[in-house]
Amino acid sequence: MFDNVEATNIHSLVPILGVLVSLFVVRLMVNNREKHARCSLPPGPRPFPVVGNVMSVNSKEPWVTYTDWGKTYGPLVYSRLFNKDVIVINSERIAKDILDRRSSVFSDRPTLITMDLFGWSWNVTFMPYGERWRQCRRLFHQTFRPEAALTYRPVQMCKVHQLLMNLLETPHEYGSHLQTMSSSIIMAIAYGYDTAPRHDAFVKVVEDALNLALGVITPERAALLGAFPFLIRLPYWFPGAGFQKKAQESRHVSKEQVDAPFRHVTQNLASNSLPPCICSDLLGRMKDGGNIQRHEGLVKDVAATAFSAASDTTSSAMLIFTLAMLQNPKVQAKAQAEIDAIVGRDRLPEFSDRASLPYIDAVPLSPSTIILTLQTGVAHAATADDIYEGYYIPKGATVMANLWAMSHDESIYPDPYEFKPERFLSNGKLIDDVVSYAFGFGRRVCIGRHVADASLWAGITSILSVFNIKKALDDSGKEVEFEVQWTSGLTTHPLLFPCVIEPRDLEMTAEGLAEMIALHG
Ligand code: HEM
Repeated sequence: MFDNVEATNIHSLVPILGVLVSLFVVRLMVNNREKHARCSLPPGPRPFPVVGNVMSVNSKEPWVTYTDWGKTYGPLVYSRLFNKDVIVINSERIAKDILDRRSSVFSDRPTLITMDLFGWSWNVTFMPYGERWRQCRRLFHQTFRPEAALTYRPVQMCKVHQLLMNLLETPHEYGSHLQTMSSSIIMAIAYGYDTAPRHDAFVKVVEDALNLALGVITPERAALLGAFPFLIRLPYWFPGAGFQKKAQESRHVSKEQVDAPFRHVTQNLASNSLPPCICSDLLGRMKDGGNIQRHEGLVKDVAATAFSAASDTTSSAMLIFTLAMLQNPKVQAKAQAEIDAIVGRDRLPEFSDRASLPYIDAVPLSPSTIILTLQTGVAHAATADDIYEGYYIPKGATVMANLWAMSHDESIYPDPYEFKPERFLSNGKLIDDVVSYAFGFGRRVCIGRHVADASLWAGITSILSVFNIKKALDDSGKEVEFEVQWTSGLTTHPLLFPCVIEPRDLEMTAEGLAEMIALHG
């Protein structure tokens, strides 16, 4: 009976509640409209009908266009790519204000039609800000937080030592060796899988997947298909629809990228032969009574995301480092002198040397590009309308932090194009500015930054302790000059360039290096 009374009362309240809610919503809308009528969008280039500003964006190096816009319109720029509002942030201060301090509004990712099309929806990096992302991020945190990252150091050093051996034996294959180093570190950490020293089959699957997708999963590249989605229904033979074939191939390889290493995990778990790794750790944390399939699905996505996020960024940064050393022999010599003074020439560097090697720590920060392999970061998106310093940022807008502009800001880094590690040192110590923005902002900040930082440190210090990186010479003994070509897409790195990587001790043999490595135990 009481149930009936309550039900009756509640029903009689429905119309009143309905009116109140409607009034509230209308008031909110009026408020918003009034607020926005007083605020304008940030300044920016005048958009053309339909296409917006897409024609003025340098599709290979969008960050250059965004930096130029910053010089004309200021650090916060509004633009439109077809039907998509795009806000570009060219200043670190504003990026921190918006993406760090207002992270409850700016933690989403833009929906990129190429993500589904190329079979990448499993990737946590590009997931919408929702429940599945939160669950994955929690799993990431358990395995990539600073204390957990310390436990991977032996694996990292071991793979770096393999890199030294590879460089000694076939230095001209340096690009492939740097890729192997970065892939094998994350393969071991994520899947407990020990890659072959060269040309590993699993690594190839994942690299193929990355090569097919990285160029197209950016807001600029996805804009056209997003505005005219019927294009994705065109058959691949239709003029201009050649991307369909690439997309089909990518969907296939991307599935294999997620499934193949995980098969290795389940098979080896079953035979108790899997070394400790993220997958074994996270699968072991499965709570009694939980949904096993669901939990496995999350772990699989997390591990595959870790690989895709770690492999290309780390190897790109190592390639940029190699180029920077070739172009800046004085910096190279100074860094080597620091290593010689602290580590000496009879052993290889260890993580415990790090605190005594501040110049080395400043090297990856110096050209402000070594760790900036993602020049425009990974785009965020706004989940609500917002106003920043009087400017209106519409709900759904893509928000891009132009890391390249931040790192070349002359008011912070005078002569930004000069390679000067010293600018990050004061009285022989590293200053506070460690270019943390290279790893992004807010709730979406790079979860692997502690692991990335350690891999780069170990790779850079070890290479410098054993090798000289020099310009190649032609037959007449003259240095080979070359123009650096860069890849474009989500991550960037130089295409392979002529260079000589030779041991500092010209007498060094593989046996000698193996002995030094063995000293590490
Ligand atoms: C040189 C190396 C690296 C650089 C420069 C880098 C940089 C970045 C940047 C700029 C972002 C976007 C942050 C944002 O949205 O504001 C990001 C996201 C991410 N990074 Fe890294 N990263 C590196 C290495 C790694 C490694 C080794 C891992 C290993 C797990 C990793 C995992 C991730 C993940 C999972 C995300 C997505 C986070 C999310 O959306 O919640 N990264 N990284």
